[in-house]
Amino acid sequence: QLGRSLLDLSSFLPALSRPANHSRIFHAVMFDAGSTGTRIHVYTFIQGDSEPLPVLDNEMFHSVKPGLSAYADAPEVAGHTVRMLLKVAKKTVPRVDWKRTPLVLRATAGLRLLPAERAQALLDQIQLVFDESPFFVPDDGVSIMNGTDEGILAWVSLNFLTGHLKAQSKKTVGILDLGGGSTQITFLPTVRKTIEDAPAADFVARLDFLNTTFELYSHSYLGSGIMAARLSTLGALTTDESEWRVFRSSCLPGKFRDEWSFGGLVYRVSGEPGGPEGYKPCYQEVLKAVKGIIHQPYQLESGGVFYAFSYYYDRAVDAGLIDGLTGGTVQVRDFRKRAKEVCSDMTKNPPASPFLCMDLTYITCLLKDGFGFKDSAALQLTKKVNNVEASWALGAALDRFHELKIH
Ligand SMILES: O=c1ccn([C@@H]2O[C@H](COP(=O)(O)OP(=O)(O)O)[C@@H](O)[C@H]2O)c(=O)[nH]1
Repeated sequence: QLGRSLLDLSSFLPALSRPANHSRIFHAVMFDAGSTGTRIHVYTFIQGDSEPLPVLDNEMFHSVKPGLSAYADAPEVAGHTVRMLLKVAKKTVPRVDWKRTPLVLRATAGLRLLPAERAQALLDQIQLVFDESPFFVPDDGVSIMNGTDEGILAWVSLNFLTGHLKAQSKKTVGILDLGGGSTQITFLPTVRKTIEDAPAADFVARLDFLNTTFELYSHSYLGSGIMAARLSTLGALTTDESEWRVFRSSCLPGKFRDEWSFGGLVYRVSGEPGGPEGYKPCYQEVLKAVKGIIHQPYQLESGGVFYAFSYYYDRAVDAGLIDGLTGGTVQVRDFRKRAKEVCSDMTKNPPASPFLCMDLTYITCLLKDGFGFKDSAALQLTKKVNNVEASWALGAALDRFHELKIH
């Protein structure tokens, strides 16, 4: 399987992009249409003759907010967003290579949460923009990715970037991805019971890659991303009263009152004036978004560490737990301690974002009561590895050339 796809690839690449040593340079353009933003990744790979995996030479990355679902009523604006981002690809990929450089867009939770016909209208618009571009658009170029693939491909990305996919490497790392609409956990269990105890559907996936089959514990929770969790905490997830109601929470500063939008809808939100405020009542509120929803793996062990990125990273930066450029290791108890501090005197000491108490409390609750991490569990908070974004997008680009089989 692997041998064949490499063969296909070499006949597909032009003589022009073959330097004297016969290593081949190729590119892949991957769009991540997330619930809170759209991002373009332009990867440049170098494929050696004797190595099964290419070397990632460079990534160009650009992102815009909000996500495409904010334009559900105006799909042409979504198309325009993608057209603007495509300029990055044109600048990065040499003109002679445009025709053979694949252009792919995968949408995640934002579009999964929209009614099917509204999501399709957005995808149709993007397909038009892709079709008029000078790049190579594969048949399945524009689609909504399923949650399992999202988790597995992020696992492939992080293990590729940290050098754990090499044949001699016995260890792998687990991943924790917290998006706006969904959250993913994926790791290679070392104890058989973790696989046996997992719920029957959608928690175990097999990945065939480089002559190995990895049996992974992996799940994507739709509606448990940080923004969707704000909605559940506020009681605004399943209501049709969102137009006029004010949604209150003890996780927000008592006197705070504002409008907040997610997925194209606007919500009026406020604290509990004169009511309870702070970590304890807030924890009880966010628990509603976790209890009975998140499955605890039998053993949270991947033989290595867990890499946590996306909103885990952003909120750890906002909370001052890590440096915004370098990231670092944080224990679950650090999130809890900071959540308590931020929530304790929001009125006297307003946090930079009114939602910081809610978000940090949710992250603490998700890690502890949700996945069952111990207080002392250490997470490797990461935005980039060797200057490359920690995201499923790289795994999805590798998938195009190596036909990883996920089943
Ligand atoms: O290449 C990327 C892709 C995403 N993100 C972060 O991941 C989160 C976005 O999640 P998204 O909106 O994609 O949510 P989803 O739709 O997956 O639930 C935000 O913190 C982004 O800053 C990032 O840092 N780099």
